[in-house]
Amino acid sequence: MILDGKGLADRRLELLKEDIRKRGITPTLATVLVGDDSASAMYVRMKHRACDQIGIKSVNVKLPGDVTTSDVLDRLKELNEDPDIDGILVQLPLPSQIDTHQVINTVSPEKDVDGYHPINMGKLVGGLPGPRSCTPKGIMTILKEYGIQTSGAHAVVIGRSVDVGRPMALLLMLADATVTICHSKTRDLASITKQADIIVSAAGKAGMVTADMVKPGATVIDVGTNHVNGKLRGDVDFETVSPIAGAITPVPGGVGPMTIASLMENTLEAALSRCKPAQ
Ligand SMILES: Nc1nc2c(c(=O)[nH]1)N[C@@H](CN(C=O)c1ccc(C(=O)N[C@@H](CCC(=O)O)C(=O)O)cc1)CN2
Repeated sequence: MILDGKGLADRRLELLKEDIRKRGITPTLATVLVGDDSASAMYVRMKHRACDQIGIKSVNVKLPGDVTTSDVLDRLKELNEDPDIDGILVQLPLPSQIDTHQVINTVSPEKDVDGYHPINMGKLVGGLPGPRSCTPKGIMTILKEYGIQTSGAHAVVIGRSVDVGRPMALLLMLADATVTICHSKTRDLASITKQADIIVSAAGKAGMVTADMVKPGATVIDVGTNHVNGKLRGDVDFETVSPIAGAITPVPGGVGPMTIASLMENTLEAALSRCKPAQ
């Protein structure tokens, strides 16, 4: 079974559009793009397009590639204080001279639609409500919508990044999966992935998950967006893995569109919680 993330994302965007229309509100998202990395610029454009499609207002703050950390922090403080902004997203990765931790820590937790702020990560660890990182959230939606059982399943996450691998493992654990996290120092990766009912690959290496690493019938989720010779390739060797997997996400058209749909959901949620009167 092909897990059609694009189709699911389109349906969820339509539902969000209707929800926003009925509520009569206009949530506002600010994106911050530093430098001129072409992939980052494309992702930001895709986010603005999704906003336009469903009735979210978006503003793009574009900063030159040679700005300092303190320039970025100053701009973020202005956005934090701007009452018209509901959500703030800083497109990653940032140029190497910028302290990404300081940047993430400076976005107001209430406006953090990426769920990266330590307070929001802490809520995830504690199983408390809060914004969840968009890619892991989108993957959980795919699993739920396609009826893929997580409870009691052995899920193997390849990759331990703060934005994908770690929150992914926590979300799967909160959904009652038994989770193993593998990474670049893991020995005999294939012997571990072969035991998995669900594999989530966020390793960033084109074609590294091959058929011999997958148990027949397993669900394979490919987070990879590797650009190889001008072509987009996932972490999973789709040709050989898809005949043995029970379910698999394609690249493109799998996890990527669900990342953007989840961002739209988080932006609406941020706007709604800012509308609530203080308790
Ligand atoms: N602040 C953030 N930065 C980054 C995030 C994030 O969630 N927050 N995630 C990634 C990139 N990303 C969103 O920013 C992203 C990647 C891919 C897609 C997507 O829909 N891809 C398409 C293919 C597009 C193409 O032709 O290349 C697909 O997979 O079908 C959306 C969002 C890193 N940075």
